[in-house]
Amino acid sequence: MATTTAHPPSQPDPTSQNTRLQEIKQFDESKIGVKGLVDRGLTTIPSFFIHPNPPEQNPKNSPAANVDPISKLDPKPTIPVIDFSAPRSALVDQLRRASSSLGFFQIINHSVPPSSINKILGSIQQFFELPEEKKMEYYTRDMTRGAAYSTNFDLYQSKAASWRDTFQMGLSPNPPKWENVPVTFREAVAEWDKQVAKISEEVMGILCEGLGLERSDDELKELWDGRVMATHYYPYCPQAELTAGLTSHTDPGLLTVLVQNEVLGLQVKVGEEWVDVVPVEGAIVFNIGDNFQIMSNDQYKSVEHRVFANPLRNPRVSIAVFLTPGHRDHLCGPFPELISAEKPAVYRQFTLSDYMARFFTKELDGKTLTNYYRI
Ligand SMILES: O=C(O)CCC(=O)C(=O)O
Ligand SMILES: [Fe+2]
Repeated sequence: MATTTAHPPSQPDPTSQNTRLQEIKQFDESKIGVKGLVDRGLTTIPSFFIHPNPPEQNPKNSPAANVDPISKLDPKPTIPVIDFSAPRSALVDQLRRASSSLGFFQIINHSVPPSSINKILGSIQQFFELPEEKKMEYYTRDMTRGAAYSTNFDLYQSKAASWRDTFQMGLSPNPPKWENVPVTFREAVAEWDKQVAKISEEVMGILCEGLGLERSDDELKELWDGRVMATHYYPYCPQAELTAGLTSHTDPGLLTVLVQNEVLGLQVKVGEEWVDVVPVEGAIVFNIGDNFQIMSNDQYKSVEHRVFANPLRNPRVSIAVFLTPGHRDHLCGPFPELISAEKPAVYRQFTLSDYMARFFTKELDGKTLTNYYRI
C-alpha cells in the first residue's frame, strides 16, 4: 500500500516544528547560553543549531593581510590594513577605495591605545566567563532594559541557531541603563565608548570627505551619535563544521567599529568568495552599514559578512559598536549633494525607526535591507 504523508515534503512537519520550538524554549529558559552547554561537556550540539549550509573556514586564505586589494601580483582580495598615521589626503583616498569596493578596512597606528582595546576585550571576556548564576541575572530578551545578554537575538526567527552568546547595550544618544550592566565592566564600557566616539569622528570625517561632502563636525556628529554595542562570545564548538558563529548579514547604521581578539572567525563576502578579516594586534576594523550605502547613493558598499563557529578551545571575543543617526524619526536618504541628473537618487527616504523595526523582525540570515528602500 502506498503510504500517505499527512504533509507534503516541502511543508515543515508541525510535530517536529513543535519539538524544535520546545527545545529552543527549554534552552533559552535555562539562561546558560552556548557557553553553558560547552561547560557541561556536551560533545554533540542540539539539532536546532545545525545549519543546512554551515560556513566553512577558508583554508585558502593566507594571513598576509597587508596586501593591496586590487594588486595584480596577488589577485586574491584581502581586507586592507591602513596605516592611519599617513597624510590625510592618502587616507581619504584609501578609505574611499576600501569603502567603495570591499566595504571593510582595518586601521593601525591610530589614536586608540592598545591598552584600551585589550581592557574592553578582557572585561567582556570576563563577563562571559562569570559563574553561571551571576551571569543569568542579565539574560533577557526584553530590549526595554537597554542592556541584555542572550544567545542569538533572532533565536526564535532563524532557521538554525548560531554558536554565540551576546551582550548588547545602548550607549548613545540616551545614556546607558547602567543598572542593567554588570558592575565589572561598567567602567571599561564607558571608557571604550569615549574611544569609539573619538576615532569615529575622525573616520566619519574622512569618509564624508571621500564623498566630497562639506559638513561641520557638529553636522557630522548628528549622523553617528546613536551608538549600540554588541559584544560577542564564541566559545569552542564541538561540532563547528555543522553550525555557524554568526550567519551572513549586513549591518544596520552608517558604520560599524569592531575589535576582535586573536581568534580568527570573521569573513567578508567578496564576489563569490569569503575572505577572512585576519586579527591584527591593536587594529580597529570598520565596515560600511546599510544606512551609509543608502546615504552615499550606492558609492559606499554595505557588504555581507559572517563568522564561522569556533573550532578552537580559545574563545573568540569581538565587540561591535553600530553608529546610527541619533534621531530615529528624522528622514534619511541619499545626501542631496550626491544626487544629480546623471546620478538620480536610487533610494527613497525613510526613518531609522522604520528601518530598525524591519531589521529586528527579520531573521538575521539573508539579504540586506537596502533593497527594500531601493527605488
Ligand atoms: O564577531 C564579529 O567579528 C562580527 C560581529 C558582527 O558582524 C555584528 O555584530 O554585526
Ligand atoms: Fe555585522
